Amino acid sequence: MEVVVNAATSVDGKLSTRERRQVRISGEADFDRVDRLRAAADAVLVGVGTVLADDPHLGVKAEQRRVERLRNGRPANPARVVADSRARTPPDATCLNDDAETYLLVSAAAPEDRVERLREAGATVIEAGAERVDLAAALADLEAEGVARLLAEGGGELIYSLFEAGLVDELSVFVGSLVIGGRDAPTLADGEGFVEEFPSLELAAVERVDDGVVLEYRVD
Ligand SMILES: NC(=O)c1ccc[n+]([C@@H]2O[C@H](COP(=O)([O-])OP(=O)(O)OC[C@H]3O[C@@H](n4cnc5c(N)ncnc54)[C@H](OP(=O)(O)O)[C@@H]3O)[C@@H](O)[C@H]2O)c1
Ligand SMILES: Nc1nc(=O)c(N)c(NC[C@H](O)[C@H](O)[C@H](O)COP(=O)(O)O)[nH]1
Repeated sequence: MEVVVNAATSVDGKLSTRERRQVRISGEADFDRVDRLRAAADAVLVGVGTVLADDPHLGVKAEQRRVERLRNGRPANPARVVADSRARTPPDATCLNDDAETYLLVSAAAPEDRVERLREAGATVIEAGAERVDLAAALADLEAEGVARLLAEGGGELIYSLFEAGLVDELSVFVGSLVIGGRDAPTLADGEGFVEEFPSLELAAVERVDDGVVLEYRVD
């Protein structure tokens, strides 16, 4: 499986405010670039923190791209995937609507009644890990379901864990021309943080987009 991470940060590396309120960092051209990334993916992954904060749809916005996917025998929208150890996703979350398939990655600690409610809401549940979702095992199950290209759109806790597990192949970051600040604001990669061995990246491209810049990396 090819795992591509994409996110937008402020110049000071923040994904959103300290209140975790969604900030429109990307401009029109960058959101269009994200839409292309989604159209090229089999599935789009976020953490439950992003679902609770943003209630995202995670579908392909451009109709032409959905038509193109259908013409190629693929579903109009990539599947949505939520990493949600304890099944905290609200049953009426937008990412559970009928526009695309939705996988819920849970751990063995998820309360059965919540899992059942989300199954009834249409989610396909994958259990991996005891307390927290074991991403490597869950992604292997997703690959067995036919997901060959996965786009991960955050947030910071999830992105850190994907790097920590050595699962990331590509990273693209839109750096917008604003400062969000805040020691408690989420950043591109939160979690425990690396102390000695840092994931090494190869800078593949730099492009000015909207009023910011897109940095593209291959992960060694
Ligand atoms: N600017 C951007 O591009 C962008 C993109 C995405 C999000 N955001 C912003 O980022 C914020 C959300 O980020 P976040 O870091 O709080 O949340 P997140 O990364 O979306 O979700 C984190 C949660 O995912 C669950 N999870 C399950 N398995 C995990 C694993 N193996 N590793 C890590 N997490 C796992 C954990 O909850 P459980 O333990 O309960 O499962 C964890 O608390 C929001 O404010 C949103 O607006 C911005
Ligand atoms: N590329 C990007 N630029 C931003 O300025 C921003 N705030 C996000 N945030 C990512 C987060 O995952 C959002 O929740 C989804 O971008 C919402 O996705 P929908 O439009 O509902 O499909 N992503």
